[in-house]
Amino acid sequence: MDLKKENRLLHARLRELTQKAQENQETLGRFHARELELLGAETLPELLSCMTEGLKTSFEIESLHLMLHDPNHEIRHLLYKNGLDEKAFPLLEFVDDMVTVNPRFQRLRSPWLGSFLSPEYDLLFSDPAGIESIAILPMVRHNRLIGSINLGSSEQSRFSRQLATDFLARLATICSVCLENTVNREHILISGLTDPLTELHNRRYLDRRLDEELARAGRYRQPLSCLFIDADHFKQINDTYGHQAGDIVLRELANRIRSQLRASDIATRFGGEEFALLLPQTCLNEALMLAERIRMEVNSQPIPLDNGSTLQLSVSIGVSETLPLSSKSQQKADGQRLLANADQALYTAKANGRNRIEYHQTDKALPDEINSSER
Ligand SMILES: Nc1nc2c(ncn2[C@@H]2O[C@H](COP(=O)(O)OP(=O)(O)OP(=O)(O)O)[C@@H](O)[C@H]2O)c(=O)[nH]1
Repeated sequence: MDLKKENRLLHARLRELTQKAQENQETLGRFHARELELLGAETLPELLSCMTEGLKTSFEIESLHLMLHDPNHEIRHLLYKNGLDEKAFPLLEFVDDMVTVNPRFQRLRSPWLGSFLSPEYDLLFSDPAGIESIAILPMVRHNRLIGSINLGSSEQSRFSRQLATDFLARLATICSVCLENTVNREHILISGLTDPLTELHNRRYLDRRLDEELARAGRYRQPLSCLFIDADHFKQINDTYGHQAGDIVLRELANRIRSQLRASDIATRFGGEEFALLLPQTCLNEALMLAERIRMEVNSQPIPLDNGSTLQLSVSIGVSETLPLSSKSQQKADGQRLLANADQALYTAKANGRNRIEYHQTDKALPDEINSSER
């Protein structure tokens, strides 16, 4: 081969290598940005979306299926608390037992790359059609498999046994640590905003949501209503049946309240035997109807106690409504007034004989159906 031709070939090879190096650099940059996004995710939904759609985009791949080992439905519950369910993440599947999905998971602790074999690997993807090669990235924490990121490509050569896997192992480790941290963080957050006895939200949560809901109601010019619910003669229940029986009654009361609510309603234990509800997009009349349903639900069936006896409980309810202005400076005062008015109405309900509903708004008469049924 003459020198000129050899030179041309060498130049072409050099161009090819430079281009490849440039592509690799770009890929690394893309993944570096994605890793920062994973590490910066502040909520579980944010993280899951980054681990599914985000990674699928970074890999420029046809199939990605994230499997999370969730035998006690812990992660699913955290998602529900965020107002979402698994349907919000089509690329995510919660699995009660990884080994039944594929026996390989029994020992798999580092990435596995190779050809896609059907039906052996079918369950690793929601739609395995057209997949030729796969990479299975096990997610491991404390030597326990907590999930798996399954990548599927239509190219036979995309994932082969010869490829180095350290970069994929690193990515899976980052995902695992981020998932563990986010789950722990959400648990702490929820426990700080949840009442442990009734599992309703607590007063701190109400304060936080009140600001948000007032801002939303102001922006969209929608009414926001509030219910204060208080168990009648609760001290007597404690005195007669004991504090533990009192706790059972409070839990049952919370369940009966919860059973009447819409997903968007916010139920909190305000303190002691008092509960406060925030009802977005709900006018006074609708709030009164809900109050009546709750009053009836509590009073219609006696509550069974541990010792086999039952007791009849009733509640008094105060209702208020606000049509907040969008001005931010007004919002704090609107919120305080909304709560104070419901509290005042509750006081009136107690004074008027208990097991009844009163509302704040002096120029309106109670609708006929409220407090009219048998008590
Ligand atoms: N078992 C139990 N009792 C609680 C809890 N928190 C508050 N209480 C009790 O709830 C009772 C509230 O009593 P009061 O405020 O006098 O009101 P009441 O007896 O319900 O009377 P009215 O509200 O006027 O109908 C008190 O005896 C508190 O000790 C709790 O978490 N568990």
